[in-house]
Amino acid sequence: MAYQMHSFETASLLAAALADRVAAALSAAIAARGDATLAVSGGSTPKAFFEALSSRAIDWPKVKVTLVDERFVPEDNPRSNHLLVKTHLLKGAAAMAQFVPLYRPEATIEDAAITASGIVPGMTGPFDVVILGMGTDGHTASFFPGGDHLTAALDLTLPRRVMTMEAPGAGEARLTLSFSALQDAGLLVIHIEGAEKKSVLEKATAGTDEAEMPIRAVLERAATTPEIYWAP
Ligand SMILES: O=C(O)[C@H](O)[C@@H](O)[C@H](O)[C@H](O)COP(=O)(O)O
Repeated sequence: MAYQMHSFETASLLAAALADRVAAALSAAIAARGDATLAVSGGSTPKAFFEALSSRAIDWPKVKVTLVDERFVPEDNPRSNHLLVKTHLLKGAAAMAQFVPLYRPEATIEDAAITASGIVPGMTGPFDVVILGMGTDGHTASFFPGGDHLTAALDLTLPRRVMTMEAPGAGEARLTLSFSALQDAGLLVIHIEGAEKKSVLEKATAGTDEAEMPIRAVLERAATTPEIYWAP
């Protein structure tokens, strides 16, 4: 398992350092290409990081932001990751970023996945920055143990795409970017906090079964060496 570990004394120190790191990566992409792409995860962990990043001096109108995954609910639903990002990241200067949601009110979630695959950034080439979280079951993105499309999601012979996922631990049906769309990001971060998740990470690094702990695919097979940002 190859990864780079960054440990911080507090969550707020981590948030500031990760915001600086991501801001530098996005600004470098803008300087090189004229634009930048960022995919972020939802859940509860990233809030302080989002708040810190929202205040960084980046040429935000040139940044395309999307989600690593989304619960299949409208953006006014409290479970929506779009709502989370709109509340904590897309404000202040960052409100000028170009946000592309995964959820759309199509007839079926499969239709929504097809539509999203045609318009979200990162479908024709690597993201500049991907921020992943991890659940205590070892899932990341919506790559959940027992997921109905988990094998395909982790299959690097399949194209970059948005796909559907249903799993016992996922709650709502999910839309998720495929591993092929995430694993070659310029900067690939796993952001986790707390003692429990550190021990989950240690369990993940002690084994190889990706179906049991899908985070192992990122730790073992990503083209980009993942950088783990952890605070107690
Ligand atoms: O939609 C989601 O829930 C996320 O994208 C998911 O993959 C998240 O990163 C982990 O579940 C960790 O969530 P917490 O930060 O809430 O522990």
